[in-house]
Amino acid sequence: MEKFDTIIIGAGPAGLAAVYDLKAAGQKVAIVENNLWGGTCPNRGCDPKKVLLSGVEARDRMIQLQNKGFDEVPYVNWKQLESFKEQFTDPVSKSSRAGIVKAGITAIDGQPKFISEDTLRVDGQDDYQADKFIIATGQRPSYLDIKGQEHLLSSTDFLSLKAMPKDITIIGAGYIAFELATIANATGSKVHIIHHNDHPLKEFNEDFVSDLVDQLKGKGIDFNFNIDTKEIAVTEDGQYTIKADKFELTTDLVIGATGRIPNADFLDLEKAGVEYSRHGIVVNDKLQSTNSNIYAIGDVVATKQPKLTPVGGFEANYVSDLLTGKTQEKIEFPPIPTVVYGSPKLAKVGVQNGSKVIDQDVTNWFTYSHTNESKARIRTFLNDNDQVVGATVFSNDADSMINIFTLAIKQHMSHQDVIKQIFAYPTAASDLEYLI
Ligand SMILES: Cc1cc2nc3c(=O)[nH]c(=O)nc-3n(C[C@H](O)[C@H](O)[C@H](O)COP(=O)(O)OP(=O)(O)OC[C@H]3O[C@@H](n4cnc5c(N)ncnc54)[C@H](O)[C@@H]3O)c2cc1C
Ligand SMILES: NC(=O)c1ccc[n+]([C@@H]2O[C@H](COP(=O)([O-])OP(=O)(O)OC[C@H]3O[C@@H](n4cnc5c(N)ncnc54)[C@H](O)[C@@H]3O)[C@@H](O)[C@H]2O)c1
Repeated sequence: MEKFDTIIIGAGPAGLAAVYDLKAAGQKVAIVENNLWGGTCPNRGCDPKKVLLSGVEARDRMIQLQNKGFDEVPYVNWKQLESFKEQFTDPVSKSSRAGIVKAGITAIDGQPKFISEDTLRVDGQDDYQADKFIIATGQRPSYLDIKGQEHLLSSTDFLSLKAMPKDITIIGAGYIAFELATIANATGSKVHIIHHNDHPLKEFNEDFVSDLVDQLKGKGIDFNFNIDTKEIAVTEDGQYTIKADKFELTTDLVIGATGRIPNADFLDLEKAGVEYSRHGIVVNDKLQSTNSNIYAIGDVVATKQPKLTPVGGFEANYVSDLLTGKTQEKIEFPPIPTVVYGSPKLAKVGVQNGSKVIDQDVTNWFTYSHTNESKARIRTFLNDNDQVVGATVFSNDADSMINIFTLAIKQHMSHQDVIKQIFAYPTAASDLEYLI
């Protein structure tokens, strides 16, 4: 039986970051993948979504400049945009695996299961032993437990639709629902969002979410709040009727976006003494599971940090440092920015309270008015020393702006620190001195 220093399970952004780090540190490592190499983010998550969003953004810029340089504004041609997306997604798995092999890392395809605390059996036949394991198996879509559940498609299905239906419904109102709704709407589809309560995007400030909802309603997206879906039935002409108390909606396609569940099952973790809950693998502040030789990183971990690609990468670097003796400290996360990639975008970082709150409608500032954005808003939170500790940004370029705030928070910057910097003008960053 082949023996390794460390075996990583799951070749997504987190697992790949860890395996490359450990190999570079001189370890004998292997990585096991049971599906597409590269994982969720480049195959069926962040990257394809962002490629599709590029078409939406181009259209929305034209809408903003309609009769100010543009007459007609076309809908996004889904077929063309989708095939542009495939240029990015199609090569990912093969090239990701090839990179692993080229680096001298053992790449194992198949379904691994622990048969003891230090041995994995892949596809019921090949056994691999290691001193340490890192579980990085991510999450998969969860499906509502309702009658007609089998008619629900997932975000993965949406991102690969060959044709966009005329009428599409998304159940849920988290990141995925807002992002997919924005994309479908730009193709000319009628989009409905159905949500079981009236708190969409619940981690964001309510009034900013309300601004985003208003913008999307203005584009024609239909929001249905406080609707607890009970059933999805197929109609005679092949459509779907979504049923709830005193509510029915018939649509061409239904996407479920009601959260994701950790891939902690299927690994026979109990045979390795690793505990997990419905939130994921239970870890301590060194990302060590209930078996001290088995670590977990990325989306599969049951921690309060947002489940995002850069968070998985950060955890991978940390565990690699731990396993190669570069640190013994517990993990400390820097401020983590999160973005809802709509059009406009909604982003936040840091704490959402402070002794001083600066809340500004920046719609008429040159940065936003020169492209005729319909609404832009920035709220910053300062501590007792006037240092920025948090921000929420709502604008077309909120994703770039939130990274600037992330650095400013990390550097404990106050207004006095900002005015000592020179930023290119006119850019969103050059407004910073009026925001902190
Ligand atoms: C539609 C969508 C959009 C997103 N957009 C963003 C975004 O814009 N920005 C952002 O930061 N994050 C985004 N995310 C989240 C991001 O994709 C994840 O946080 C990230 O991929 C997590 O990395 P990971 O390596 O932990 O897990 P994954 O990327 O899920 O990789 C886990 C890997 O493990 C494999 N695996 C699972 N079970 C097993 C098993 N039993 N044995 C072997 N292998 C297994 C899987 O096949 C997969 O390849 C998005 C997610 C989705 C679904
Ligand atoms: N831009 C990004 O960074 C990005 C984009 C997409 C996904 N992600 C990651 O993927 C995760 C999963 O995304 P998601 O949108 O599926 O999950 P989510 O947790 O963000 O949202 C799920 C939504 O479904 C709702 N919901 C739950 N049960 C419901 C029901 N019965 N009926 C209607 N609504 C119901 C929840 O209240 C919530 O609003 C995110 O939390 C994030 O970690 C990140």
